[in-house]
Amino acid sequence: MNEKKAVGEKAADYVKDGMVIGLGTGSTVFYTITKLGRLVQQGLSIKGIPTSLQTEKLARELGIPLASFKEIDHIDVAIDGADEVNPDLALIKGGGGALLREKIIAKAANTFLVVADSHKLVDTLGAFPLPVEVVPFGMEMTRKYLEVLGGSPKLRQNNGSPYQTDNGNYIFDCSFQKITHPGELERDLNLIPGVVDNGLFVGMADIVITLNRQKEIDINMRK
Ligand SMILES: O=C(CO)[C@H](O)[C@H](O)COP(=O)(O)O
Repeated sequence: MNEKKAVGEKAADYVKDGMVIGLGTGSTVFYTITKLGRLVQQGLSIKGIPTSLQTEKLARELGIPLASFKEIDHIDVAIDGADEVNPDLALIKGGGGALLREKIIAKAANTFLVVADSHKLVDTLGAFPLPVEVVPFGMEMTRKYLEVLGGSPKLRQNNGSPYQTDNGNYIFDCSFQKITHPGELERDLNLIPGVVDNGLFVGMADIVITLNRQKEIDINMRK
């Protein structure tokens, strides 16, 4: 069974005519976006606001009309993937490098819906190295402050050069092992001057669509 396809396509049920939809980034939400493309061809009227240049390209290829923040004042539903999800629906995101735009769009959405295959469910966040987006200037100092907070930062690479985000920044993938207080860490990281944002999304996900042990769709709502 293709878990990513199952949960990704299920998310399209939450999309109704006339909505503004935040379009996430990654291989799970790819299936949501592809299904929305098919529904648009059949007459569904939506506007998408993409979280990355990669998603923008995909949405254009599928004929999904796009909007920017200049034209809209709210997002009805943002749909996105995650790298880890804990029982409180706190997330690690940013494996695909799009965490900043993803967080801006998730925050602006009335409903933030996450699609995650069952391998993403964890008791405690942190086995997946936490992506932290930093400005290139002074990144050597920023790295030291990340270490002070207990992280082991590795500068993400792309063909031998630092990986650049869509915003022209770099990413430190920070191993923290176990993140027991994700809300505190999210805030502390963002107090470091060179940090633009980090991949902890705490108290943001309203709904997580995943699969249970029987491989049936499981809808988890934030309490
Ligand atoms: O945060 C992300 C991109 O920045 C993705 O949503 C996350 O990495 C999950 O990706 P996938 O669905 O491919 O496993």
